[in-house]
Amino acid sequence: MSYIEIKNLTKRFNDNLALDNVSFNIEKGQIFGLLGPNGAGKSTLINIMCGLLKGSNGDILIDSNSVQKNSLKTKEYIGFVPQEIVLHQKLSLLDNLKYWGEMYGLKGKLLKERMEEALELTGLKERKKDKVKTFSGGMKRRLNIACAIMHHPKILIMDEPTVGIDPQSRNHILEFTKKMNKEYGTTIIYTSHYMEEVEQICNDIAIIDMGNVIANGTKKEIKRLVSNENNIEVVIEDFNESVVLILKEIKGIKDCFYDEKNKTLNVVVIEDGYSMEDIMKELMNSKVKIKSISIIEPNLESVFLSLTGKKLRD
Ligand SMILES: Nc1ncnc2c1ncn2[C@@H]1O[C@H](COP(=O)(O)OP(=O)(O)OP(=O)(O)O)[C@@H](O)[C@H]1O
Repeated sequence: MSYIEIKNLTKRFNDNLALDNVSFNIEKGQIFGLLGPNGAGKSTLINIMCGLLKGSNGDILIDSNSVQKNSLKTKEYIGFVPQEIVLHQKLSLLDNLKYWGEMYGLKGKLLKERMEEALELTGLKERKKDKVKTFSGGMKRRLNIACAIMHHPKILIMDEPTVGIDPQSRNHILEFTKKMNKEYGTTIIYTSHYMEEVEQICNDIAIIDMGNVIANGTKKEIKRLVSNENNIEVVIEDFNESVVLILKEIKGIKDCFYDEKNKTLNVVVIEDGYSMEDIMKELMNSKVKIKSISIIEPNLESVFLSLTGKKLRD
């Protein structure tokens, strides 16, 4: 049994089918990426998971507890970072942490400890006494997240936490997310439009589009839906045509061509079907001088375009 089970979940807003019989699982200790374009149904799914919205049909089980039947129980598991900022603009950073800590029932020494820890996580110690209204959007978002983890939730749900913020705050949030997962074992659900973020921090992924799950699995499995090929780029000196002919004959190599402009040999290989050792051996024999080698996997961006592109055009 998985930690979080989304079972045949459907949500209708009058005629609009926001979620259409959605099912997938999330395992404990994951950083799970929920990807999808605008209006895909991500926030609707998350709002149901948080008990803020009722599903029309189906259910979500959190540690075997039904969100639809017992949302008071399932809410105990969750820390939620919404897209909107939930801070008190006229209060200082520290007073906001205190406010949220007390909301979660923390007091005394534990409250102080958690405030200290959350302050550390924001990376904004030098601004701790300043009013939030004087903060940049990125700083507010960092504090927004720190407030949501004051009670050390077992599950942290982050709804597009990096939209429209500066690269420094964005990196801070990504690092912080990884730290929460690693140090406290927090299961994290992370929604984003930014494929590269999801690629960087998530293990398992679900891609939703128009209320349907169009792909679900590990990054590797999802990439394989589109292609099982990788590209090896070898920057070389002293190119000779015979190296292309020889490499093309090696098992697991689908194609090979030389890019004169970039002095790069492009080798298209079948993932898991080729031997790097064989390629290296032939390159050495051919007496080309290797300057660098990189293995380029298809990225989630291209996978996503391929999957949703077809879907959207149909
Ligand atoms: N309260 C509501 N009333 C009516 N329709 C709604 C409501 N909330 C969401 N919807 C519709 O449900 C669909 C899914 O919306 P949702 O906000 O879940 O998408 P999303 O994937 O979170 O998008 P975004 O990335 O833009 O936040 C959309 O068509 C949206 O217009």
